[in-house]
Amino acid sequence: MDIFRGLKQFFWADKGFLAGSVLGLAAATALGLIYPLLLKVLIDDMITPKKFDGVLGLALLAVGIIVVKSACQYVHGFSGGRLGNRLAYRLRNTSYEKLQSLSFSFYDSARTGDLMSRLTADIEGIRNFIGFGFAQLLNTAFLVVFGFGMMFAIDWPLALMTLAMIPIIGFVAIKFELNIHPVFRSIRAAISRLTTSVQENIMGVRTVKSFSSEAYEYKKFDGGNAQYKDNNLSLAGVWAKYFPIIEFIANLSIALLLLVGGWRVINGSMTLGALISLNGMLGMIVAPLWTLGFQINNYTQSKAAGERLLELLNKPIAVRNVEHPLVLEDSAVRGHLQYRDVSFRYPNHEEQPSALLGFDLDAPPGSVIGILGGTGAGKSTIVQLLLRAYDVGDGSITLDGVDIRNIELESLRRQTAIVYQESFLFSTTIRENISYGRADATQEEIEEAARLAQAHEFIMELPDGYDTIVGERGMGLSGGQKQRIAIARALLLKPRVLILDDSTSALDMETEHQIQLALRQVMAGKTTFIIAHRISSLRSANEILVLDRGRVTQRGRHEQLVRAPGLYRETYRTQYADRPDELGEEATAGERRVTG
Ligand SMILES: Nc1ncnc2c1ncn2[C@@H]1O[C@H](COP(=O)(O)OP(=O)(O)OP(=O)(O)O)[C@@H](O)[C@H]1O
Repeated sequence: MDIFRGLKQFFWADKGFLAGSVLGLAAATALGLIYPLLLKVLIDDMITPKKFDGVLGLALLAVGIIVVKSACQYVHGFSGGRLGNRLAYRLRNTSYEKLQSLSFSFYDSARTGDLMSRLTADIEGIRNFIGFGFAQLLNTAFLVVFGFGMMFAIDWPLALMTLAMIPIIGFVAIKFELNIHPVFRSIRAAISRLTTSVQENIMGVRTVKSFSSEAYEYKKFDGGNAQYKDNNLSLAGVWAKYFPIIEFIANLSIALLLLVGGWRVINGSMTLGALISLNGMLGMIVAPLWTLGFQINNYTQSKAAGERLLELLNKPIAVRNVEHPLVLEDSAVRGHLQYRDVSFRYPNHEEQPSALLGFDLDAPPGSVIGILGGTGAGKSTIVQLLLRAYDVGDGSITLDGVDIRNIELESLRRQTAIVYQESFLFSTTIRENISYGRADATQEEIEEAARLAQAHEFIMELPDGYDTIVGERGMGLSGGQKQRIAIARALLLKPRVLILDDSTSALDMETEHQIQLALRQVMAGKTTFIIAHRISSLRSANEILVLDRGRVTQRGRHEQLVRAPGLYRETYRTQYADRPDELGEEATAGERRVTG
């Protein structure tokens, strides 16, 4: 019940509809219980004594009851639908909002499929139970209590005898549920495996085809498909076994009623009307008992779904604003960044060595900082900390002298634009992809950004120009083209700090050079971080940092680093091996100076 108490804030505003759903169904059921009583009156007070004058009145009363009962059923359906859907609407919005506010560390370990199913299937389960299932469960209890109350009032010995069968039906119904529940669970797991396999196959179609793995993929799918079929066969088996049993017990109670009741009517200790009305009432009570297992299942499923949803909604947000954060004035930000003795270890990966250790950096406004290092050296970590994707472990990072932990997150991130190695394009027009984050941008501004990113020309060659829709993952565009759109998107923000995280590696040297020239123009007076593996991307930086396993091993300008032994010079030599003139001129001159 704690779970439903936790969810109360989402449905309590509609408590009127909750009452309507519960009371509407209860009233409809109570009215339904009157029918057998009417039959009793008809048989005992009219047919048997042959007094026909009351029959029309009785029929009209039955019509009246039908009208009121239908109205009650409408109230139940209408209220349950409203209650469930409004609750689901609120839950979906709140969960989505929560997903937007959760930090990067949450997404490091989150699984897409799991989150999707929380926002869809779990909410659906809660909607069904709170909207209808809850009223139905209460209604079953209500029916058993009131139905048997009325049966006792008509003929208590017979009522007592049939009542004895109810626990048996309930027991079998619950046993049925216990058997069918794991089968349902394995069916859901099999569906999720099947959809994952289809999803991965479509996402990775290029890899599948280039490795000629169609047959392997087919076999994998066929395995999952066969399992799904087998699970469904088991389900059919459980249904086939239990339904006749429940039907048998239910009919046995009716047969018992007919046998004993028939005997008592014949010997005159009970009226025919009483027997017929008892039979009608028993039928009405037994029907929902068959579904008791389902109703309990519905309850446990929605409880589990509520638990999963509340777990998500109550997840702590790792990076958040301090109580009175500093909101940056766009025009006042200069872009002076300083890292002081920063160390960092990824949360939930305490067993791993630090991703960054004792890192210092002073990046004055307008400077270009280049970062080079092997894979996993900690390059991306430096810029992730700047965006407050994670908060630093030790040390501090300041922007214009203010610790970034004291700056409002949104306004900090507004000053910063980042282009990742893998650019993500939304499935919409190129225009909207570029203006993402600046919905108010004019066409001129969008084109200007695209020109700077060397993207305007190729966009104009596309059939619909800026209105071209790019597919789910920017299909139809080359890696370099996607990257240039992502760079245009970042430039349109006119950030104080620009971060290119290995983002020019998909571009050819010439385009990269053109972009670098353009960047120098737009980023004049602003701070730029360039993470790259190509010396050509780094050589004009004001300071280049060489990183190895979280530590800075070298730092300086290109001319200095190329002369000192180390990773930078090795990289330089490898990349300029086919230009011995340049290599000889810079590196050996440096070596002479260093050694001599
Ligand atoms: N989200 C994460 N959770 C846990 N560990 C991480 C995470 N991101 C990076 N790491 C670890 O931190 C270390 C530094 O990673 P980082 O991404 O900063 O390296 P990098 O120099 O940018 O590498 P690459 O050039 O391959 O992108 C690596 O050991 C990496 O495994």
